[in-house]
Amino acid sequence: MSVDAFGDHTSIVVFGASGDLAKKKTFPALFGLYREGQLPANVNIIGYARSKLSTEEIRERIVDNLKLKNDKAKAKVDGFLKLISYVSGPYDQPEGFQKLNEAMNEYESKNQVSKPERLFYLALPPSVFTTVGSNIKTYAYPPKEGRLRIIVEKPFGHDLESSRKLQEDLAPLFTEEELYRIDHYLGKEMVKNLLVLRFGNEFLNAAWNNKHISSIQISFKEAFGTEGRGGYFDEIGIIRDVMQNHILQVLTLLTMERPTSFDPEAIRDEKVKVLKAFSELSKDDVLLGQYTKSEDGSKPGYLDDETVKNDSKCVTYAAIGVQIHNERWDGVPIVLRAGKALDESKVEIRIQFKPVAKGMFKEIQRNELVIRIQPDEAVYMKINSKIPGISTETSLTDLDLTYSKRYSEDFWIPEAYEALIRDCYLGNHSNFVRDDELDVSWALFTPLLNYIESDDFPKPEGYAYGSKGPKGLRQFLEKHNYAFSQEGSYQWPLTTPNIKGKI
Ligand SMILES: NC(=O)C1=CN([C@@H]2O[C@H](COP(=O)(O)OP(=O)(O)OC[C@H]3O[C@@H](n4cnc5c(N)ncnc54)[C@H](OP(=O)(O)O)[C@@H]3O)[C@@H](O)[C@H]2O)C=CC1
Ligand SMILES: O=C1O[C@H](COP(=O)(O)O)[C@@H](O)[C@H](O)[C@H]1O
Repeated sequence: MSVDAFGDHTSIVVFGASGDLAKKKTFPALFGLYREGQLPANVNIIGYARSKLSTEEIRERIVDNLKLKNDKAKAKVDGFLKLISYVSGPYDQPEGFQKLNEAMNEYESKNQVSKPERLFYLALPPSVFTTVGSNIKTYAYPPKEGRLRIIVEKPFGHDLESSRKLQEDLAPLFTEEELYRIDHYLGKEMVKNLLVLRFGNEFLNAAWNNKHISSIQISFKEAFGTEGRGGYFDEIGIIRDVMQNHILQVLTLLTMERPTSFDPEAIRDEKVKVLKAFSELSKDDVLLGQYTKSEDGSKPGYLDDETVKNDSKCVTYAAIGVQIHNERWDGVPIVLRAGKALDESKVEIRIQFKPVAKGMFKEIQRNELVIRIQPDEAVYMKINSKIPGISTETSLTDLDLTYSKRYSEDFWIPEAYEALIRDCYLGNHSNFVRDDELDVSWALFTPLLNYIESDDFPKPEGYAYGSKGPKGLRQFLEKHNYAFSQEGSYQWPLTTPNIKGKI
């Protein structure tokens, strides 16, 4: 794999250090890496924001958000905090960047660093990405013999046009090699496992096509609504929030051809190729919804959020039909679905296989491979097996790899942000979004988004907070070839002799 790790004396600068993402994800991820010995012990971490905070104050904020679950974690806190300092300054003026540069220079000369390596994390609203990028380039870029990497948070644009504009603005500042566009789903353990599951198992590899697979679903469910973030969400909607990025990334990894190696460019080349084979998303192949009060009235509807417009048509639930027109996938219906305020929080992939020939069987159900991304990572395959004992009939059961049952707690499974910051530090681009990938993904979603945001778009169907989603969901899935298992024919987790009323 063509990776090129930063060395022992790297400076990591977190822009937007006073903000929500930095507090909840970036600093805790840096701590997790430090705790596990994955950051060099003497790395230099600097928080940067406009807020006037002392180093002590930023350290206090950080420590309040660290999960100190065990003695190992508690023992590491002080050492971690000592690595952190803070620089306060504006985003659009040189002075703060000059101060920042001096702080890095001082660290580098104290440690006799001959090739300064600097990693910048932009935990900032996109409106200031370019300004900050430009000031980094002018005032805090490492000297000629050094190197820079810069992590940019989503959203990378609002549609195709704005995404291209952002690309155009950043391109003169940083090379594609230097830019790391983060999509944190690519750092999730099970998402990283997809290539191994697919290409490392011949039985799956052989059946991974339209001859054997009858439908694919990727579903993202959250059991909570916008809860005060409505002001932000109202401009975005569920499609931009999680589909154009997280869910599409998962689908791409699931459907791309075999890369020649784990080399980041080999993987990203294949992702782009399959994305180009997607057909235009049709406005007639969608199910869109907006949540209303829960049935018992205890949970608010989307429009009850004071930060959203009274007549907002913002989509909080979407199921979208996707088709891929290549030799492997032509004719396989794919459904991407995502929603807020549903009955549970879960993200999973369901691959349903075609029915086997009946002949010798009176009743036989379909195989289904389920890959649960979260919570509690699992891969299980629904298979038909003889009901144990004197019965000669079949029932649907599972081959089950649930991580919590199979792997001891001693495994450190990094959080997504931990995995991705580590990748960036190591110079591994595989799990970051490339410019052409971004462009194709926006080209795919922009026409549908334009329709949804036009005056012609009817109000999305209501669904109650805490429900499974809009009423038409079952029918929508059936229309896309998904066969629900016969009622009572499948029991989880323990199958009892009365399955299907038989013994
Ligand atoms: N929060 C989350 O869970 C997630 C966030 N993201 C993305 O990460 C980035 C940061 O998100 P988040 O931390 O929530 O954002 P915040 O709104 O908390 O902003 C981060 C910091 O940026 C500064 N800031 C805020 N608004 C502006 C502004 N209009 N102009 C200049 N500076 C501003 C503030 O620092 P100060 O005033 O001190 O300079 C603030 O503390 C965004 O791109 C977001 O989309 C992505 C996934 C999840
Ligand atoms: O990017 C986002 O993702 C989160 C879901 O991330 P997860 O790791 O908790 O599954 C989502 O809640 C948020 O709205 C969105 O902006």
